[in-house]
Amino acid sequence: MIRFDEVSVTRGERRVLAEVSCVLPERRIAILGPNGSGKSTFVRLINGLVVPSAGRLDVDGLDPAADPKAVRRRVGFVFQNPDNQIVFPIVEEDIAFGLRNLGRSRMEAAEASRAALDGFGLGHLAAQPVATLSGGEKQLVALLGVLVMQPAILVFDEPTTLLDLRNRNRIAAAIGGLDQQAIVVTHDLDLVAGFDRALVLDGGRIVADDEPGAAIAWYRERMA
Ligand SMILES: Nc1ncnc2c1ncn2[C@@H]1O[C@H](COP(=O)(O)OP(=O)(O)OP(=O)(O)O)[C@@H](O)[C@H]1O
Repeated sequence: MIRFDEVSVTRGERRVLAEVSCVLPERRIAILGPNGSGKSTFVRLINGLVVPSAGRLDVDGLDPAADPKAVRRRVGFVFQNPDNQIVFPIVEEDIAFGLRNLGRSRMEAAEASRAALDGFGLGHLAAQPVATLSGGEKQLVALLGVLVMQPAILVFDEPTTLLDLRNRNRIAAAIGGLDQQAIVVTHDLDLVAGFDRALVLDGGRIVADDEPGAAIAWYRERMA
């Protein structure tokens, strides 16, 4: 379970997040809000990429600020920009990399990597150099690299921004079918319609917290 306890993040004079408190037990949670409202900062706190200036977080009993390594084994983070995530030059090697790090044999990691690609109908990309992928293909490869590791919690920062409709629908189905908890930052309001809960951030504060239908209606009206 994820708990924020009066968490603030300050950058220079600016309060990027202001005394945010919440408990997040639901399986599918959307983080919505206008550009610059603090959504990425909020989710980066969950795996220790951002450290609170004040307040405290608890992620399954761990403090991400104190123990980021342990937290990152539990929390898989899919970045907005896949270039931040892909490290190996060939697609299947990149997807296998995380599993090798977890101690899987080369063969196991290669098999799981192939299976993940095949599962998304992307087997034909296995041997392709990452540098030659389209933006959307890269986003999918980055996503698969995290999914194969089966972390306990998954955080997605705008997972569908580069994707065409077919791949966006694949990602939506993949998120919907996950056994794990998923926290999803997005501007794609349709993506989160079936979620359990949606938080709306504005100016570094949670300004709405409801089931997605109500939160989205509130957000649409507020942003009109
Ligand atoms: N290191 C920093 N120094 C100064 N300002 C920062 C820093 N990091 C973030 N900010 C500011 O904090 C605010 C929140 O940023 P954040 O990336 O969390 O927003 P966001 O809601 O994810 O936005 P978007 O929808 O545009 O991705 C932004 O106005 C950003 O400029």
